[in-house]
Order: sequence, then structure tokens, then C-alpha cells
Amino acid sequence: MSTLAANAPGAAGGGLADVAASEATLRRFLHGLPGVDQVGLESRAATLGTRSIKTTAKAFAIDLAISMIDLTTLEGADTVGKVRSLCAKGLSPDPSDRSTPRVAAICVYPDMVATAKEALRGSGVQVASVATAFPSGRAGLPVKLADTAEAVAAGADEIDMVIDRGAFLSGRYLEVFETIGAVKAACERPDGTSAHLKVIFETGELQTYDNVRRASWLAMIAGADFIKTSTGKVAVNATPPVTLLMLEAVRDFRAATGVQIGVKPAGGIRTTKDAMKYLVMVNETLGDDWLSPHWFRFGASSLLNDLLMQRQKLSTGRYSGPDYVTVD
Ligand SMILES: O=C[C@H](O)COP(=O)(O)O
Repeated sequence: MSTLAANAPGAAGGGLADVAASEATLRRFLHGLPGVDQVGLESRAATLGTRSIKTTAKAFAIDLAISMIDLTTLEGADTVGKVRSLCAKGLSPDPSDRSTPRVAAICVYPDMVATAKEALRGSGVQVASVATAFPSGRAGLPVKLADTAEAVAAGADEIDMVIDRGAFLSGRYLEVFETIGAVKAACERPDGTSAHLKVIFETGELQTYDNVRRASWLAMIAGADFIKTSTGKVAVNATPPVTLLMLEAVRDFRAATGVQIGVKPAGGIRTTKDAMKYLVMVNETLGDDWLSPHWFRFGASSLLNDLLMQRQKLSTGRYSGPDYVTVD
């Protein structure tokens, strides 16, 4: 067991409830996590990024990456028509090749959930909705809960909530913990099922790797089903080192508690080459257990197009013309 796992809640007599018993116990636990070795982390991420993938494995990896995409539109100018056409693309990414997998989910604002749900009905493609005053997370709890409830009532399968970085960076960990717990409760449906909860850290605003590690453990203890890097709305979004750190956190959390949590890097992932680097990191850090859309997602608006172009290049030996993929 790693040092992290040994320190973790659930290990050696610790308990989840004990860790969050008070601001002081939560702070003691989060600040007791081992400091991140920045040089080591960045060097591991860089090394994994240089691994090459052979052609047959690449074809498999491209299809896997497509199936892991949360195809996203989160613009103020989103319209019903745009969301419907994004759903059509997610359902049939390459109409000329029916062997192309579907994406995992379509990710939209709460007011677009009903439109996406209708367009995807019966397909198995999930509807994910950002919530809790995305992307800033700056609103009172009642507003965040109402935002979540609206999305769940409209049929969202997954909720992507943002943490309040101001509260986190000020050390108000218990407030962040309790907000995640309350949003998790708001994900419950009247029939007893629950929308899956992804917790977005906005790692580009968390300032240090130690904070990313703390946020990861905080969210996992609070009940996140997934931990997600970024909103895609700030200057620095998903990066390989931050994602590797989060992959290591879910690995250690499972070792300590037996609970498996998913990971979603999001924002700025646009090329097949980038996606392959992330899949190598998942494979080398976590292995097969996480190599599925159930446990790993890419939050991305334009990655799909590049994957489709590379997929066609692999099967035909040439790139398609400019009309082959739609430009979002
Ligand atoms: O969660 C997904 C992001 O908002 C999409 O970011 P992107 O447009 O950089 O791919």
C-alpha cells in the first residue's frame, strides 16, 4: 500500500465520517497527505507522453477514445438546433462508416438537457449537464441545488458540478465538502436512482499540485463519482501532469477504500496525439479497470473531429477532404 493509501480514510482504523467530522479533522487529513514531487510528476507525465502506439493498437485506441468523449457545447450562444446537431453527431460520428462508435455523452447547460435527452432517447448516449453556477461556482447553495435539480428533473444522466475555488483556496474545506454532499443528494431522482456526479476542480486555478491532490481526496470522500480537471473556460485546462496526479489519487483511493472513482480531463484536448497520451497514462497508471467510458472520459468540443480524420487515415491510408468532418 502506498503512503497515501496508508494515510487514507478507511485505512488503519480511519473512517470517512471521522475525516469530515469538523473543519479541523478535514484540514488535518488533507494537509497530512504527502506533498507532490513536482519534478517527479512532470517527468513521469512527460515520459508516458513519449510512448508510441503501433497501428493496430492505434485503431483500437482511437475507437476507445471516441467512445470516451463527453462531446461538449457550453456557449452562451447555444441553440436548440445546435444541440440537436451535436447529438446527431455524437450518435453517428461518421455516417459513412457505421462501425464508428458513439460518444459517451453530450454535455450541455441545464436548459438544454431536455433537448439533448429527446434527441438521444433510447441510444445509450448519456446526457451530462454542467451545474452549480458553472463555470465560476460563485453562487449560494440554494442556487446551486436548484441548478442541479433543474438538470436532473429534465433528465440529465450526469451532473458536472464545479467547486467554489475561492472557498477551497481560503481553506474552507468543510464548506466545499458539504456542498458536494448536498449536490450529490440533489442528484437523486424520485425513483431512488441517481445521476452520476462529476466534480470539477478547475485545476488551472488551484495554484499547486498539492492543492490538486487535496481537492481530489476531498471530492472523493464527499461522494464524487468522477473527478474532472477543468471547465474549459480558463487559460489553463487539462494537462498531463495534473491528470496523472488525479489518476494516482483514484488509484490510491480505491486501494484504501475499495471504491472506484472515474477521471475526466477536460478542456484543450483537441488532437488524437493528445488523446493517445492520456490513454497511455490511464493504462500505465490504472490498467484495464479504468479503460472504459464508465471510468474515464474526455471533456472536449473538437477532439472528435481529429479522431475521425485519423480513423479514416488509418483505414484508407489517406486523409479525407475538408468536407469529411463537420467543423463545430
Ligand atoms: O468539458 C469540456 C470543455 O468545456 C471543452 O473544452 P474544449 O472546447 O477546449 O474542448
